[in-house]
Amino acid sequence: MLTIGFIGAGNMAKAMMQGWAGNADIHQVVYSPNSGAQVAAELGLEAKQSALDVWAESDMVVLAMPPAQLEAVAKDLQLGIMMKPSVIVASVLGGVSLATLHAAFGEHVMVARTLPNVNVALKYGYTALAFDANMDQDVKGAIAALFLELGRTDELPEEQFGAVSALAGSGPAFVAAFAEAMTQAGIQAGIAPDTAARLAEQTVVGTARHMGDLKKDPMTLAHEVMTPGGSTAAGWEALEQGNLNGLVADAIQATMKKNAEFE
Ligand SMILES: NC(=O)C1=CN([C@@H]2O[C@H](COP(=O)(O)OP(=O)(O)OC[C@H]3O[C@@H](n4cnc5c(N)ncnc54)[C@H](OP(=O)(O)O)[C@@H]3O)[C@@H](O)[C@H]2O)C=CC1
Ligand SMILES: O=C(O)[C@@H]1CCC=N1
Repeated sequence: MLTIGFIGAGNMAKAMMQGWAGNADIHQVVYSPNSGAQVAAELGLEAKQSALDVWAESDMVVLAMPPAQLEAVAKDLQLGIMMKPSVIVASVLGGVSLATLHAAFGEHVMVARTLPNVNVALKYGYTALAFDANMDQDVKGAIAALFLELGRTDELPEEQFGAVSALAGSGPAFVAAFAEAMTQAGIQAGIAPDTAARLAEQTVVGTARHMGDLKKDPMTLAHEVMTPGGSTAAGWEALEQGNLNGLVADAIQATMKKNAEFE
């Protein structure tokens, strides 16, 4: 039995807990100052009274609090690090590098930097992974296997984490924004709000599955939909004139800039 302990019980932590729930070989425990007990009760996990209690019981501790809480949490864990240095730290803290994690936890603690997205809740997530240069291959493999259970993973250089965070970490919010824009446009065109929302959602879900399951890149699929001289082409032209690509690039840049503030 492997015990995974969470420090923080917010949206990201809950998505990971849901993703690993049901794996009979994983026991999950959680500490969060306000919502820990409630989240544990909701998801059937064990609530702990402190971050130190989580450390004492865990094989791997997931740091899932706001990045600004890193120092405070590391201070709370000092005794645990001394008493049980074998615990692996898997940080999901956006923008926080391996070097910063080691500065907080010490050089001897085994640390992985992970960047999951909320879709791990349904095992359809994406997680970027970066490991200590000297981390044992077996430990790396074990961590990668845990995240692979939650969707796709890649080991990537840390320099790329800012861009990856914007695309894949923040990405579900941006794709949701497109669905919301379609819903609003549908309402403006006279469709009832809940029908418009359902059409937008089914179209986003179906399109994602179409590209993924049938292995089509976005432009191949787009051209299949765009009958030459037809209506989709007219809408596509409006997207180009409104510079959709430029707008998305601006959103990614703004996201990366904010992320870099934590480095
Ligand atoms: N949301 C996402 O899609 C992604 C988030 N991340 C990263 O995950 C982390 C959490 O983000 P997210 O879940 O969105 O944020 P939330 O605001 O939803 O959750 C933050 C959680 O941290 C807890 N917390 C705050 N201070 C402490 C502390 N000192 N000790 C222990 N727990 C604490 C909060 O406690 P309480 O509820 O008890 O008040 C809350 O449960 C961030 O570092 C973020 O960068 C990374 C990738 C994607
Ligand atoms: O918005 C954030 O800061 C976090 C990091 C990636 C997704 N959510």
